[in-house]
This record gives sequence, C-alpha cells and structure tokens, in this order.
Amino acid sequence: MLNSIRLYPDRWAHLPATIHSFASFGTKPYQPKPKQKKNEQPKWTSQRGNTKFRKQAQAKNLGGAGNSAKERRADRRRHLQREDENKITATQFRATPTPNTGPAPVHVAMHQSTSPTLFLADVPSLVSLGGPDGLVPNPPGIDVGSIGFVSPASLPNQAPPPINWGIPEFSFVGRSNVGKSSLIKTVMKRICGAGKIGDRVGPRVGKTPGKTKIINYFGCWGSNEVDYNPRACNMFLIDLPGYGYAATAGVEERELWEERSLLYLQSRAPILQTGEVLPCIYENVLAPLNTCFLLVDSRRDPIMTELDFEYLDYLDENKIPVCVVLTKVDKISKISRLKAFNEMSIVVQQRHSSGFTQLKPEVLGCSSHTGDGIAEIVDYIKSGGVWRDEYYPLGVFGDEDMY
Ligand SMILES: Nc1nc2c(ncn2[C@@H]2O[C@H](COP(=O)(O)OP(=O)(O)OP(=O)(O)O)[C@@H](O)[C@H]2O)c(=O)[nH]1
Ligand SMILES: [Mg+2]
Repeated sequence: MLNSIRLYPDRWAHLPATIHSFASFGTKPYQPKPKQKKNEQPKWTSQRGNTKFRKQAQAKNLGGAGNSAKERRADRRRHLQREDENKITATQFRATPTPNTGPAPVHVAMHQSTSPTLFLADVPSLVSLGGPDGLVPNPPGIDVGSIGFVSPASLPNQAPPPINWGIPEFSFVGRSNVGKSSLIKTVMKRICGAGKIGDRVGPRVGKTPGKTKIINYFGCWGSNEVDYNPRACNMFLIDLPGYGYAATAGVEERELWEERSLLYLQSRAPILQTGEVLPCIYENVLAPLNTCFLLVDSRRDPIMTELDFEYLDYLDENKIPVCVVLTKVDKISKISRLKAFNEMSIVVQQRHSSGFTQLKPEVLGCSSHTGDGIAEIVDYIKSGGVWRDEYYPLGVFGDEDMY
C-alpha cells in the first residue's frame, strides 16, 4: 500500500490537509465502523455533562464544546457530518495500485481495402456491366464542373428539392468536429478549383464542435451549365450538423439538430414510411439519397464510438447506403493509420456478416488539409456512387444525356 502511495504521488497532492492526516492511510485498508445498535445511546450523549470530555473535545475541536446544549448539538452534527465526508473521500482515494496495462495491442489483420496505400490509390473505377434486356448499364457517372451553395433545408419553409427531380444526393454525417464541412469544402475545391461561385459561399468550418447547425445543400452543375438554378443541378452535397458533443449549443438544441438530420435522411432514403423498401426506383423516381458518407476521426481509439454505431444502425434500418471515411489522417503516423484502417475494416466486415448490407465494403480515408484521398472521394462521387453498382430501367433518367 505504501508503495502504491509513492507510485501515485499526484493522486494525493490535491487532497485537503485533513485527508492527508486521516488514518495514515495505506497502512491498513479502510474499515467502516460497525453500525450503532438501535437502542444504544451514542457515546457522546452519555458524556454530555462530563466537563473533562467537553474540554478534551474543545481541545481537539471535535464538536460538543459549545456553550449551550443547542450549540453543542449543532457542533456535534457538523463534526459527524465532516467525519462522514472524510470517510467517503478516504474510501474513494484509497491507494490501490492499478495494473499497468501498457499500450493497446495493435491488431494487424491485413485486408484488401485497408492498406494505407490502397486508400490513396484504389477506388474501383466505373465498370460498365451491361445488363439483361430492358436494363441499361450503370449511368456513366455524374458530370460536375461547378458547385455552389443552393439552400439550407432544415426548416419546413426551407424544403429540400423535390425528390422527383431525381437529383442524386451525397450527404456527410459524423460526430461534431470530425471534419464534414472541411471535407465538402475540399471536395468542392477539387471539383471546380474554388469554393465559391458568385455570392454563394462554401461550408463554414470551425474549431469548436457544433459549428454547422442547419442542413446545407451545395449544388453541383455540369461543366457546360450556364443556368445556375437548383433544378439544373446534377447532384447535391449535403452538410449536416454533427452528433455528439457540441460546444455551441445546449442539449436541447443539439437534440433538435440531430432529430432534423435523422428525419431528413429518412425522408430522402429509398424506404417508405410503411416499411416498404423502394427498389431504388419508384414510379420512375430515383430515391435521391445516393450515399451517406459516415465520417470517423482516424485518431479515435476505439475507432467507432457508441454513437457512431447507433447512427449506423439507424442508417441500416432505413436502407441508406453508407460509405465510411476516416478523416484527419494527416494527424497520425503511418502505423496508426494502418491500425485505424484495419480496425475500421474489421468493423465493416463484422457488420456485413451480421446482415448490414448497406455498408460499402471499401473504407476510404482522407485529409482535408493535405488533400490525401480527396481525389478518390471525388472519383467515387463522380462515378455515380452506389448507382454504379446497379441497373436502372430505360428512361429512368429521362433525357439520356443527363449524365
Ligand atoms: N489536421 C486536420 N484537421 C482537420 C481536417 N479536417 C478538418 N480539420 C479541422 O477540424 C476542425 C473541425 O472541422 P469541421 O469541418 O468544421 O468539422 P465538422 O464535422 O463540420 O464540425 P461540426 O460542423 O461542428 O459538426 C477544424 O478546425 C478543421 O480545420 C483534416 O483532414 N486534418
Ligand atoms: Mg460542419
């Protein structure tokens, strides 16, 4: 025990002086005093009139030394209360050596989609699969040449574009401060060389969690587009408020954002309120939510938090295609990157084997600061996201050259 006190000197430094002197802790473990029997009088009451006791008590400042009986009672109550508090503190801070567990073991399970070089280089390019009669091959990708802020869509009077416009949407979700807005901004810059078109600005980035408070739509137009109106967009990138801790808002406000984000996702997903899953196409309308990028901070250990899992469950229930992106990879070493990718890949594999089919098997990674991995995310989007894996009946896209 004494050794353990020496091992953890800091643990004691902040304790009040009374605790330091308390029971010379460490020599023997704390034992609670036996409970007083019901009808037994407390010791001090039998000595109430004892002048010697009172003087001793006064000297030790133990209470019971006041002038009137009332004062003495109050003194004793305070003393007993203090003693109780000390007991709790002493129990809490008892010096028990905690085993030194050392750094967490690194699980190295090589997986095709997890090597740190792969995420920089390998996102499958669009493969035209062809299809049975009546079906056309995958759309040849989404043409995006310019990009800009379209509208917020958080409030009822800020309705998102009607789903029958058939414009694909890519939304970015994740914990607050994970880097959603930064990623959208960087993707926008990669696509059109700037984050701004006219007076339309890019997403706002902030150091404090909770910067983005409403759902923001960023429209992307074709490279030859001259009419920058939302109807002419070829796709939308959607910046959502983060979940988890937010420094800029209280719990209630945060919960409101979360609820709005979840409702938005549900309303754009290929599943109806009745529970019926749309086969991507419903009355010639494509469910607009193409892919939901779930951003996870690559520095986290363990990589996924409870909230991330809850969010994944929600996305799964609503049949929303999810692609996991590890962010801020510039902040960690190569070995930590490998560890993060492996850990994430194991999570994806486990989810797949438990029937979570909406999760894309590839794990992407990026840094919005250095630009690593951004080209792959842009490629993924431009090549049609999850749509590249599917077939669509002829005429779904209306004008064939929409893409
Ligand atoms: N080093 C590094 N920092 C990053 C990266 N991406 C974002 N950040 C920083 O992380 C902080 C949060 O970035 P945001 O893009 O505002 O994060 P967010 O997820 O939109 O946050 P909320 O809007 O609060 O939910 C900012 O200080 C960014 O500069 C990255 O790839 N590398
Ligand atoms: Mg943001």
